[in-house]
Amino acid sequence: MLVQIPSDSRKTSKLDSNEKVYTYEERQFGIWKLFMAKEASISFIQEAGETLPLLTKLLAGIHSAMPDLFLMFMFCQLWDSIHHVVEIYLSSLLLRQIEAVIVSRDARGSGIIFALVARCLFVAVSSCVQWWIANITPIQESKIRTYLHLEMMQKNLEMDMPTSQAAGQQNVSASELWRAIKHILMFFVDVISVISQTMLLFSLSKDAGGVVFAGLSLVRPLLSAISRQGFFRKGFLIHMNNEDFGRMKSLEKFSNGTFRQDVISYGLAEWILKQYIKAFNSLGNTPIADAWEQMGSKTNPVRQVLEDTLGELPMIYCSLNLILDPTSFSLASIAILHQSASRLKGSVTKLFYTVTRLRTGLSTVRRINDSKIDNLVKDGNAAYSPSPKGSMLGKTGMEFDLRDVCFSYPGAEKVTPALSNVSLHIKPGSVVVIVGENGGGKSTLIRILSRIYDPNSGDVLIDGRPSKEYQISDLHRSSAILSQDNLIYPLSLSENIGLGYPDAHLDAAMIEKSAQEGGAADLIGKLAKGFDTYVEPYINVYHHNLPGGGQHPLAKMAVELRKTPDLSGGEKQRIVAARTFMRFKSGNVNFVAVDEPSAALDAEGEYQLFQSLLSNREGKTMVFVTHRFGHLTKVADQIICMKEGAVVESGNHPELMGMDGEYAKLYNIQAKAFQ
Ligand SMILES: Nc1ncnc2c1ncn2[C@@H]1O[C@H](COP(=O)(O)OP(=O)(O)OP(=O)(O)O)[C@@H](O)[C@H]1O
Repeated sequence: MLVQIPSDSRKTSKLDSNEKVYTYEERQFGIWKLFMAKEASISFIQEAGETLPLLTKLLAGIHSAMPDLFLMFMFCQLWDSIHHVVEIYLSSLLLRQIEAVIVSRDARGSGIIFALVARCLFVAVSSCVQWWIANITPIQESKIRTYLHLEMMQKNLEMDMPTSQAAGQQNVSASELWRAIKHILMFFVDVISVISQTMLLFSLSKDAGGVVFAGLSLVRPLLSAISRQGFFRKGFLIHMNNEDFGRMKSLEKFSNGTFRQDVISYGLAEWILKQYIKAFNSLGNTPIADAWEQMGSKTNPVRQVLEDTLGELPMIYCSLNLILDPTSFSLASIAILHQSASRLKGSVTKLFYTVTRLRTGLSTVRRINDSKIDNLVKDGNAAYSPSPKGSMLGKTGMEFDLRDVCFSYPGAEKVTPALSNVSLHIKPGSVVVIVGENGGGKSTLIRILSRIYDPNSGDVLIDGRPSKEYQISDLHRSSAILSQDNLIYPLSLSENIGLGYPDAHLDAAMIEKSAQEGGAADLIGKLAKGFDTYVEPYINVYHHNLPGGGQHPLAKMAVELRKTPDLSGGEKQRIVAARTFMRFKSGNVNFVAVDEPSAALDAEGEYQLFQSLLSNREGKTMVFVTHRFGHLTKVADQIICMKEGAVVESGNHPELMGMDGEYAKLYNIQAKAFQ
């Protein structure tokens, strides 16, 4: 079936004017639907040309970082490509000497010893080199992979929020890149291997009965490889479109721990199994094997028979020649040619298989974001200091002026903006509470104030100056954000708290004090390793086939090794809060954004957290986002009520209650709950 689709209709109008029409073909393989582009996306030559500079730069980088290792790595690749040829050559040498002895029935003066020694020596050397390669390869691989990880991490860590969310900005991962490099090199290894084996086959067949034999040996592998290649040159999309299989996969999820409580309390087990069997029966005989596997197995039977028959051509040629002229081939030549031809056949097939991998590798390398990351939030030149002299004395907190600010998230699906025409003034040193319905834009406003994002239009002024003019690092150093989005880092608790103020992350006394202020001291005290506890450590433990079920000491050890401290949501939130108090200790913070950090906290924990934050308010502007605003509204200098991305009301508590609008409605709903 051939379908015509217009190119992306969301492209700019300029592109719309000369809109290109793409065509694609649909095919079904079992549960997989394949859409194959009719037009080739990019030619191999063009792709290789575009990739070469990037690949050269990448390999040059690896070479300059670890020259010895790189040379060894390249030697290993070269060895891999030629050692088979030498092996075949020495085997043929020995075979000829053996045949000469058999024919003449005289071993004197023959080169059989020389050929035998040469072959044995090579086997011994080859074995040593293979042993060395097997030992050196894990070291080479891990060093090169780590180098690539470091390179990619550096790029990814530089990226700001909107840039990382924008389509096409994500860099290739180090693992993808390593796989791509291996596939590209593997292709060259295979090319060298095929060229050297072909040359050997032609040279051997010259003495033994003509190059026709060598040529015929290549017919089958070339034909079968070429006939399977076309598919991968085109762009394609594959997706699973079988509803029954999809339902089976969804039902399978109930058997892991995630839904255990619901499965037990709602008694779902029987229903899940019945539904699974129903979906399985409905799936019938539809194959579920891997899409690639199914595509590979669906070759044309006529073509298959033709290819297999062509594979016999060299032997047909040999036999006919022998019938016509019994001296045209000796037994040894037939054995030598047969051995080298079948080796070559394998190598050619492998080479064409690696072409597919090569193309995947090339397109991965082409995706490398080689240029310096061009962040969407642009850095300014002006230094920002909490107070004119950089000291906290006389510090008053950040002042904000927002004028007609509009903002939509990069790549957001919603057509309505997250913020529309927001204008407001936040006085330095004030306590501001932002309230409003879900999705009203409260968190987004916090992100704009703290310059995680820049607005699409409108102005944000900080201390009377456009925020874009300041150096971003200065602004971020002067801000502390405590939100539900803050995560526990996969590091020790001490580092989790200490990194609020990286310069002092080893200051145990400061970390302990921050833990107390954040309400985390008690829970840390109860952990066996205290501040050295890793909450979300990287654990990788395997065990296999141990006798005695779970009673084997190694099985018990595996259980111990997999143990992680189980902290509740509220306990994690306290650690994150402690990190914020640590940040205060840098003395640089004059803007604090608190975005619903209390949802996971109990009532007392929430009250204490707000009290601790407010007791640190001196010299800081504090903006709170909360749905439970009972205690805060009393101390708030300003309350901002948001709805659908706009500020609908602003003022203090009595003023807003007097308006009897959105804020009064929200407040009364909460008050009623306590009546
Ligand atoms: N990272 C994001 N990417 C795309 N859209 C987002 C993102 N974060 C929020 N939005 C959208 O922006 C709008 C405002 O969301 P925001 O989180 O600011 O609301 P909120 O008032 O804080 O909501 P809540 O009270 O539920 O936390 C919503 O429509 C939301 O779907």
